[in-house]
Amino acid sequence: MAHISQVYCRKFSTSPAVAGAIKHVTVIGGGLMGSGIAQVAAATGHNVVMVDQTDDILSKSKAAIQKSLGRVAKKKFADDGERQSSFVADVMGRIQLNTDPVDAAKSTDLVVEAIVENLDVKKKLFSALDEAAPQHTIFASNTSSLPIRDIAESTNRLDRFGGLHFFNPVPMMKLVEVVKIPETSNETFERLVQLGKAMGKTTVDCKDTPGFIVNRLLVPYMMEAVRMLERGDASARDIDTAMKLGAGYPMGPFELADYVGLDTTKFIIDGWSKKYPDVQIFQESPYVNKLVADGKLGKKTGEGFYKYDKK
Ligand SMILES: C[C@H](O)CC(=O)SCCNC(=O)CCNC(=O)[C@H](O)C(C)(C)COP(=O)(O)OP(=O)(O)OC[C@H]1O[C@@H](n2cnc3c(N)ncnc32)[C@H](O)[C@@H]1OP(=O)(O)O
Ligand SMILES: NC(=O)c1ccc[n+]([C@@H]2O[C@H](COP(=O)([O-])OP(=O)(O)OC[C@H]3O[C@@H](n4cnc5c(N)ncnc54)[C@H](O)[C@@H]3O)[C@@H](O)[C@H]2O)c1
Repeated sequence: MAHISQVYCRKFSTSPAVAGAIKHVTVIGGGLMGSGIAQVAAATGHNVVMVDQTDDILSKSKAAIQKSLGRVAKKKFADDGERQSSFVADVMGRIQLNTDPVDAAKSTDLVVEAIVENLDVKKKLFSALDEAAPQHTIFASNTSSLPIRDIAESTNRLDRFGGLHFFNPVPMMKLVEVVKIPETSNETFERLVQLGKAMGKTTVDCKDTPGFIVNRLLVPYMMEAVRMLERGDASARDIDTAMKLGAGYPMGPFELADYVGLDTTKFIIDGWSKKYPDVQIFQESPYVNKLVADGKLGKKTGEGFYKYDKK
């Protein structure tokens, strides 16, 4: 095993002379993931601009960040309300909001895109940003399942393009997958790895393969659970209980699918089933399709496989 990882690391070996660290981060998309990425980047000392389509969405994203920071602060400064408040205020002070992605990209070291899982929408966004962003700016996508190379081809900066795949909830999950396409320069890759580490995460090197490492294993597992339910083999509740108590997972597959968002889960599986029609574990599910058609997208809409209190 040691030998394999040495070979793999050598292949991705990075130049010792890496340009300055990323200090300013622009996050496009203020949903589940974008707000988490913005929060953690700001909490680790980066100046952040968070972009979404409307002021209304951004104010909801800001409230979500504030709430999550409150939970972090409670743990960090257990009995010290004053320090909790000043921590939250300090981090919030490093996050600016903008509804214009092109304007935001004009002055930044890194753009991390976390918008809807749709190739054409992502390409359209990056193509517009490419015109406006400075030469040195690195572009990264947080896509769950789309090939980074397909997104990057909308720009003229393939050497400064990579994947930065965070996990939900970003403040709690310790991993970032850093994805290299053939054209990504060693310097870009190293700067992305350094940013992941500066954000307090463990990074793993990934090739631009479907689902990278985690989702290639996790998404088929969730879809197999849905198929088990569709066959009537067991209830969602029992499958979740079984995987938590029998396999030690923090959430069962249905809780997790609701947590990720059934729209995002469907986008992932639709893309893969179209691209790989012969791979059985990538096939879509009538049950998930129906929930999404009914607007039951999981925890974020108050209902998916389960019902949630709307807070
Ligand atoms: C599809 C994509 O491309 C890829 C993905 O992202 S796949 C999804 C990956 N994510 C997972 O697998 C998540 C699995 N679930 C978990 O790890 C855990 O259930 C969880 C960390 C989300 C929540 O933990 P859990 O014990 O169930 O709930 P809860 O008691 O509410 O929270 C535990 C701690 O996390 C903290 N926490 C949870 N969510 C938080 C958030 N959004 N912000 C800040 N803190 C948070 C809480 O404060 C709490 O801390 P404490 O116990 O010290 O007080
Ligand atoms: N949900 C997860 O668990 C998870 C985990 C890792 C990666 N991802 C990936 O991250 C990305 C975002 O997922 P999410 O769960 O945060 O979705 P989400 O639906 O919670 O948020 C997406 C946000 O992007 C905004 N948006 C859409 N188009 C935009 C545009 N052109 N310009 C600016 N903002 C725009 C939407 O208004 C929305 O607020 C997707 O590519 C998804 O596959 C999701």
